[in-house]
Amino acid sequence: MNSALIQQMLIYFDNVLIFVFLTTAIILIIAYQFWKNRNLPPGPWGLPIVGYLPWLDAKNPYLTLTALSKKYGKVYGLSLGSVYTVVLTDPKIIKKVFSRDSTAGRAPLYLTHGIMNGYGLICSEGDLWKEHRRLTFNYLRQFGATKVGPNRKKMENLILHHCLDFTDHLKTVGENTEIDIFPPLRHSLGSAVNVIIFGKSWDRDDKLWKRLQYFQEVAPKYLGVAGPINFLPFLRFLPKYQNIMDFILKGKEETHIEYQKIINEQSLILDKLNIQNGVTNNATNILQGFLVEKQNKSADVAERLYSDDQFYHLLADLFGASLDTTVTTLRWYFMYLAKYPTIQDEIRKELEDVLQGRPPSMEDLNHLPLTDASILETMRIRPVVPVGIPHGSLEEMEIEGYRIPKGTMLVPLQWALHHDETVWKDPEQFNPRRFINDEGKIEKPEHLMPFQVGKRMCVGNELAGMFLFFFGATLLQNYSITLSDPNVDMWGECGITLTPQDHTFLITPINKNVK
Ligand code: HEM
Repeated sequence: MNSALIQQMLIYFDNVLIFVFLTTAIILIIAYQFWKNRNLPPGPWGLPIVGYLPWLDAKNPYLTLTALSKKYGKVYGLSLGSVYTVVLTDPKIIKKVFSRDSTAGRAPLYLTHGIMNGYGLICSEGDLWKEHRRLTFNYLRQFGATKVGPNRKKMENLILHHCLDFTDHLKTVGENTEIDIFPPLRHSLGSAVNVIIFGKSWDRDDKLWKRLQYFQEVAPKYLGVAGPINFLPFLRFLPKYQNIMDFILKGKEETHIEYQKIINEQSLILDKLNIQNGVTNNATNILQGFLVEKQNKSADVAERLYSDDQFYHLLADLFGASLDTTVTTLRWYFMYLAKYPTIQDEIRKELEDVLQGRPPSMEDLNHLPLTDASILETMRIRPVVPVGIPHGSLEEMEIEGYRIPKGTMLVPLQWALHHDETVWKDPEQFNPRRFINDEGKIEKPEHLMPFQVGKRMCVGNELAGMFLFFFGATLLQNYSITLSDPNVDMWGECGITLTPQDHTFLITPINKNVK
């Protein structure tokens, strides 16, 4: 054989080898994809790397996800960037799934695992989460945020004190003029939150308090804009996102420095109380509760579960989770009452008939079905977290016969539940009476899930109920409210939370003295 022929044969052989190699690789990749996707829930296809993200309405993702649920059913899956996501829109399935230990994780997002590093309460998992959930739950109960219990009256009085601060302030600035009630509402409700968490509150014009409120208002919006980083973490290196990340990380650092100063103050106060009373559990706020619990732990547990980082993140989570959600819900509440003046008058009449001018108490709520129902209706029609707060699967599992891989983001889609036409007639109509049955009692369909359900259900739901009722009732007892612009947008802006667009009210005093 001449050498040219041999060379030709070798080239041919090489090409065959390359062809066989490539074909095998492609077959293996396809087989792997089939194996990886075996028995997953139905759902739309996406592009490599970005998945379904390009088709998600960036401003109203909950609308796209709700539309998809109509096509693919109550359990469907899709890829959002690198995160495989399963969306749930049936209350029974959500209850069943969220009652498992294996779904008590958080979704593998850059926000929870990257920015927050799994610290705090909202983003933590495992032992750290269990310990701080227990701590928070117990201290909230101990301080009176509970249906029954010896300290409930104390908590009611604390909140009422700040409600009166709110209406008193409106007297000085708002009567018969147009007013944005967001800042005074946030100050008064926030002051009650501060006392419960930090053991102190600040004057309206205090620089630090203004700064904390600023971060609280802006951070969720920034985190909303930075949303794609959650699914495509490499985006954080692009200049557009770098600025946002800088803002978030610097804000976090600045807040933690301030928290440390408050911790030092409260630590001295706690020491004094302990010496005075000769006992070691005198905690009067959550921050002190952390210090007491830490003292009572062995050195290795304290090091593992009670680090400074955990302390700062826990305080930030509690502050953010309580203030943002409740103030936003109340803002929607007042907007809807102003949009539906007849309902507003009927609620006020109910309050006048039952309370006869005295301040409300939680026991009254049983006799105030329309008031109670109007708060539920607000949380239904404009849930603060319309997409829901996602969980993460900690192991491979099965949901309704489908295989759910470990590390899946599980979304309880609140918007779909709260706007399901088969359950709620005219879901975009504000109609509190849908929650009142023929006997005049409150009846909540299982589709209503503003606090979600199961192992990670909102730990502050009792406290939230108190804030909403007291601030709502006190305002209505004192003022009638009208929107300055009756055509104001009622869809809001969706960052981490769904917040109303800027708006102002004309508030008119009710000519009755609250005793
Ligand atoms: C209208 C007011 C509120 C709404 C609608 C709301 C809603 C929610 C929702 C949907 C979750 C996610 C639950 C889950 O992951 O399954 C949550 C978690 C949480 N909420 Fe609330 N919340 C409100 C008020 C509060 C208040 C007043 C506090 C104060 C302590 C609070 C503290 C928390 C915390 C710490 C978590 C994380 C729980 C965990 O991961 O174990 N929330 N909330």
